[in-house]
Amino acid sequence: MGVCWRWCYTTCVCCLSEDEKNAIAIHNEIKRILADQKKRERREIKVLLLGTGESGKTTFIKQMRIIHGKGFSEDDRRGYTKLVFQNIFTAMKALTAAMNTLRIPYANPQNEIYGKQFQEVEICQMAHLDRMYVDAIRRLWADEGVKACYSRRREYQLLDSTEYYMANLERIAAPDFIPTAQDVLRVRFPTTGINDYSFSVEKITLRIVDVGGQKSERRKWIHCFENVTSLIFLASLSEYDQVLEENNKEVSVSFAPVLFLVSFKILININKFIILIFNYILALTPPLLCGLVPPSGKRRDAQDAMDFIRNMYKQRAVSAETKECKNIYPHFTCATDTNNIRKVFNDVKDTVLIKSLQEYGVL
Ligand SMILES: Nc1nc2c(ncn2[C@@H]2O[C@H](COP(=O)(O)OP(=O)(O)OP(=O)(O)O)[C@@H](O)[C@H]2O)c(=O)[nH]1
Ligand SMILES: [Mg+2]
Repeated sequence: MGVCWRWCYTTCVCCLSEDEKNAIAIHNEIKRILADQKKRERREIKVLLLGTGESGKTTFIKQMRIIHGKGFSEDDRRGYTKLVFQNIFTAMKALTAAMNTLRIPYANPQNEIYGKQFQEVEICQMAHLDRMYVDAIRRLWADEGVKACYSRRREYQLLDSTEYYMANLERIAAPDFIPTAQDVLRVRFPTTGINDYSFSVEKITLRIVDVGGQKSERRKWIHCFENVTSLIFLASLSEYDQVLEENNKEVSVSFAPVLFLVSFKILININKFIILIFNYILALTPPLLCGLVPPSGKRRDAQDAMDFIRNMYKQRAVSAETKECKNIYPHFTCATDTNNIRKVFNDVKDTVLIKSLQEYGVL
């Protein structure tokens, strides 16, 4: 009887009222949407991006948007204009403040007045780059004292893109300035909260979740692990001897990757595929090599340093019970270089992402 009623209810619509017919139509439509969603979810990989502040997580997402997504339209790029200006003011403020704290005299004493000008600037109120400031920046950047201060930038906090902005100052100061894709990649704006970006690669939807890496933001990481198939952990190679600022307090770290190792150790206990990205590969310069590579009698080069760093992290990834190495896949990148990220991401996709889909029974 029940079966007969059910058959009649879903197929023999002629004897139903208008309301009942509508209810059935809605019911069927919801069923179809849910089935579609389920199909899509089965082909979706959720990748969580982790790493300390300024390690390059948001830059990586921007690259995914350029390489696999809709990119940045002229309107999108125009939206970054104010941030580019504010980054330049932030850099000049930090640089001129460091002139005072490090007690470096200006080669041209007149430039001290320009330095003071930047000290008084309220960054968040700067929406334009007036000619007056452009002249001041040009004079300051040419000052030998400021150059000496810039070369000591590891002793204070300075935006990584400072030199890039200075090299492009005339273009940026032009009245018809519209940021290029590279300008967008160079912008520094710390992430707060949890953001995600989805895109399709070979019929698979990748949802990459970007979180803030500053200390106050790191406590939010725990809320993001649900349904995560892979982790991308970014570590910055440029911070090996950087003085870090956390919660407005300076923390002197003689070798910052140690800091990453601590959080890394917590992460590897979570049984996921971990893609380990060592960013700022161009920071692999002689001082880093001297600090990192133990004396071995042979010439230290970037390859030595990469092997050393890779092993250091891998050693921490060995399971205490099985002595086996967890699923760690290391890569070296320059996140602002689109071609480099395209290549690295292809490797990541071909190995880890496909593997995790197989493991989860999706492929
Ligand atoms: N030169 C250089 N700059 C980089 C590289 N990767 C990132 N940057 C720059 O470093 C700055 C910080 O990068 P973000 O991507 O915002 O860092 P994040 O990890 O998202 O930082 P939080 O949001 O605070 O956690 C930006 O100005 C980037 O342009 C790199 O490999 N080389
Ligand atoms: Mg970010």
